[in-house]
Amino acid sequence: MNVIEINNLTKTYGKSRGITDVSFTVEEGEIFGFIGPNGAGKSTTIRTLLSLIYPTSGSAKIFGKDCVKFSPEIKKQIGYLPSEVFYYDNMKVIDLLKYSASFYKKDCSQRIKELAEIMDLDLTKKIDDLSLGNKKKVGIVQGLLHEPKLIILDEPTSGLDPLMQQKFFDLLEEENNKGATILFSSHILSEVQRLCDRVAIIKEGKIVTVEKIKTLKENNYKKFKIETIDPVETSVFQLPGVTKLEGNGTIISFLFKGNINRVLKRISEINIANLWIEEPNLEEIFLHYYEREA
Ligand SMILES: Nc1ncnc2c1ncn2[C@@H]1O[C@H](COP(=O)(O)OP(=O)(O)OP(=O)(O)O)[C@@H](O)[C@H]1O
Repeated sequence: MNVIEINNLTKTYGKSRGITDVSFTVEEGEIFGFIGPNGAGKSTTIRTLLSLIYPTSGSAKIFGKDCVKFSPEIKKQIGYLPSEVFYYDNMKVIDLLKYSASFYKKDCSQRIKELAEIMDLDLTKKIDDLSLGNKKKVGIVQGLLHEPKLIILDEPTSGLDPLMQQKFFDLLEEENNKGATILFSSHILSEVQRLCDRVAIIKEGKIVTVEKIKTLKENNYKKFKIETIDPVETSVFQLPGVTKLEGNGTIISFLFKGNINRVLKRISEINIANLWIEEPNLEEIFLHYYEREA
């Protein structure tokens, strides 16, 4: 079942572009990454899904229901962590969280305690006295206290130190194991790569690709580095599919996309000392998509 279904969603802000013709689906139980640089349209897409802003054209469904028409009903099942959190500074953390919990028809007090303990958050403090990272933690607890079926996170880790990021990721994985679907927007590729099953890449308001992270890596180019016993002319590896060919005598490196046997055949004709074949990381793939589309 699709928990999120976005169909040709377009949002313009007056004359300026927000997003254009965005379509993708997120299946139940997935951790789905949404990546793109600043200004690409991630927040616009998310805010439209939550009916905080309305689409210029196109539509989206959450849990099979139109996200504008059924917004109040849908929102009860969603945990949302916005990219920037703003609070009434005078309130105590616990009072704010109790207030947030009052929107849901269930007792969330035990879960608030558990989450605060995991995230090392002092519930008795005034919001005013909290650091930026601790304010972010309040947002995390606020987003998860009602055990939502769908968790939508917009750049969630900014302000968190590495230890807290780790705890937060563990928490998300736990929620996912319990059945929650997660939409995770970020421009930090390593965290998307670590956490997500599939990813949509957005650039200048348009979806560039939607793919499994595993497939993205497998179907991409491979990085070759070859150490030879005797110096070899780099031109030996001037084959179709080879790019970024570099060499200095006994070390040759290049990128290759295509039938790998072609390269291996050429390698077998040479006396080699060592060989490394690596898959590109997500960052390299991402740049590759951007260069290709440019
Ligand atoms: N309220 C607004 N009024 C006018 N233009 C806007 C508004 N909000 C966003 N935009 C524009 O829409 C485009 C997409 O912005 P959006 O905030 O969705 O991107 P993003 O991918 O979330 O980036 P970031 O990571 O910087 O938040 C940008 O060109 C931005 O300038």
